[in-house]
Amino acid sequence: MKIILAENYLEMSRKAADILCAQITLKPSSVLGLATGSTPIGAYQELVSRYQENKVSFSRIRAVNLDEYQGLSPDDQQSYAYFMRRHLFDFVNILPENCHIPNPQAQDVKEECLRYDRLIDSLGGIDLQLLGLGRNGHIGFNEPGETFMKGTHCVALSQSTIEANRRFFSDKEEVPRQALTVGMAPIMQARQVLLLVSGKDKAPMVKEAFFGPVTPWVPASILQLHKDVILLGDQAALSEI
Ligand SMILES: N[C@@H]1[C@@H](O)[C@H](O)[C@@H](COP(=O)(O)O)O[C@@H]1O
Repeated sequence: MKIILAENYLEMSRKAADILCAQITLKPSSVLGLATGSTPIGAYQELVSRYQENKVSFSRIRAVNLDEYQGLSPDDQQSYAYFMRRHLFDFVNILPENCHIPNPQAQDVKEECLRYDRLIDSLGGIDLQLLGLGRNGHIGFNEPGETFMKGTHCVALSQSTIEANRRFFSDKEEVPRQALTVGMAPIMQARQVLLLVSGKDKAPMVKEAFFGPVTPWVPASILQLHKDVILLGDQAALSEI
């Protein structure tokens, strides 16, 4: 694992954009695994600026998002589909048909999960997977549990995740209780993983996930077994390691 220390959120976001842009330059048709949450927003802003300055093009990029809340339509302002449009896709030249996200409105959820796994396979897997870190150690929406889940699945969100994500909703009751998420297989098979962490409240989990035992009770700990992981964080988030 490579650890990159950034002074603050802005520097972390710039360094993340550097890594993403280097990947796109190396392979303009890269498959990027993309994440939501507040942590990557700065990196997406940087990517938009660099696109506007003609420093990077997304014309051949394929984007595969990690997860989506169950039951929300893509036009719902709380959906991750909407988040990706608002923070990145609407402002760069990525083709809409190259932006993928699990469909939480599919009639047959099992079939949708299989479709998403087949889709990632058909794209040749993920070149660079961007990740955030949940306060309980989740990645995507792979919540703590007895086993690591391999494929895309429907997950019941834990109480701590519902609490953590309620800040994005006007009422706690509005936070969806379920989500569709990719499993660990495409993340572990990604050629490179870039995990971003910012803020003091992530510091204990960074320590547990990367320096504690590998256990499904701390889903991100599986990344200790990945051959090419970059942990990029600001000083506060990396303060306990
Ligand atoms: N499903 C997302 C995760 O992909 C994200 O990493 C996590 C952390 O979010 P934040 O970056 O806002 O702390 O939140 C959500 O639950």
